Amino acid sequence: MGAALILEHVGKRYGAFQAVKDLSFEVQKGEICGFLGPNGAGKTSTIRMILGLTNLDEGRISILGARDGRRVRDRLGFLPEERGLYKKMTPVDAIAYFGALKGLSMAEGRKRARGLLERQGLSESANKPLKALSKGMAQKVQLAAAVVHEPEFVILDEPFSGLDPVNQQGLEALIRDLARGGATVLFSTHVMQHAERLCDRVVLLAKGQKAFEGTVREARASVPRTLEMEGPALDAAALAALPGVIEVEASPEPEPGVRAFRISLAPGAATAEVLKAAFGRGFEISRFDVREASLHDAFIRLTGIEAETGQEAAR
Ligand SMILES: Nc1ncnc2c1ncn2[C@@H]1O[C@H](COP(=O)(O)OP(=O)(O)OP(=O)(O)O)[C@@H](O)[C@H]1O
Repeated sequence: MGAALILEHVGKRYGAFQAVKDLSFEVQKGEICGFLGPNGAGKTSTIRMILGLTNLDEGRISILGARDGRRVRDRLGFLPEERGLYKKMTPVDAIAYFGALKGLSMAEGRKRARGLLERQGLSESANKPLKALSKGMAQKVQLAAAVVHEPEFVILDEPFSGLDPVNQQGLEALIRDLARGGATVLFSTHVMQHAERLCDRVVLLAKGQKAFEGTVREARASVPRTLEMEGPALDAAALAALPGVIEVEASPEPEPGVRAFRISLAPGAATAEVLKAAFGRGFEISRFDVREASLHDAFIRLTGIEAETGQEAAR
């Protein structure tokens, strides 16, 4: 397929402050890539460099074969973190207007706008002034405006912020639609659940530097899986001696006389083998539960920073 975006050793400084440092990663054509990182990690700065809205101080960028987004602007769609559309316009006209800036006729833009609004459940609001729409609705309109010209590459800066869970799901569906239609998508977020559900690959940024690049599965595999085990006479030392166990931590007793432990397994250790060894050694186990690591766990391990899980994303 080939790379739609390549960053090589990119750096950005604001005065003496290095906001992005030696950042290299690639996004392949047709993939959905999550650009993850806590607040202040440097995501927006990087996106602005990709688009050509700000200069880079070091390194090189290639987007759709060009040095920055300004040179291929008609093939790009962009949803900025700061939103805002002209409040007196209707969604249909606002979307068509953005289409016209990218070379569509207003008639074609309006036709596409109606289709996009219908898919987002906004048909009834299509001809009301934007000021009558809720924040979530307006955000969907702005996204439609960013993609009305059917761009090859869509860059979305924190597209889920400010949306309630239902609208977040609608937006996830729209992003999947874009990718199914052949577009490459890069979106930034500090909420792991969206990335976990949507992304082929993720790039994780912390303090301006890349902490991880790979598939969601690879990110999860970088965190030890845990096994929770309960039994009346379980003993931490005996559990720690099982093959594949790297750490044992006592949990609060779930009920009087029952001991509970959280057991971290070495990467690649087979849960079934650990359990077989435990039963083989005669351990009395009343309950066990395998917990696969989530992207959120991987994020914390790789950055040392607590991420949002998604529950609190609807603020
Ligand atoms: N124009 C600027 N002048 C000075 N410092 C800046 C400027 N823009 C960003 N920064 C700083 O650079 C760092 C990275 O900011 P950036 O907005 O790129 O991060 P981010 O990952 O997008 O965070 P957020 O999710 O909070 O938007 C932050 O410490 C920020 O304060």
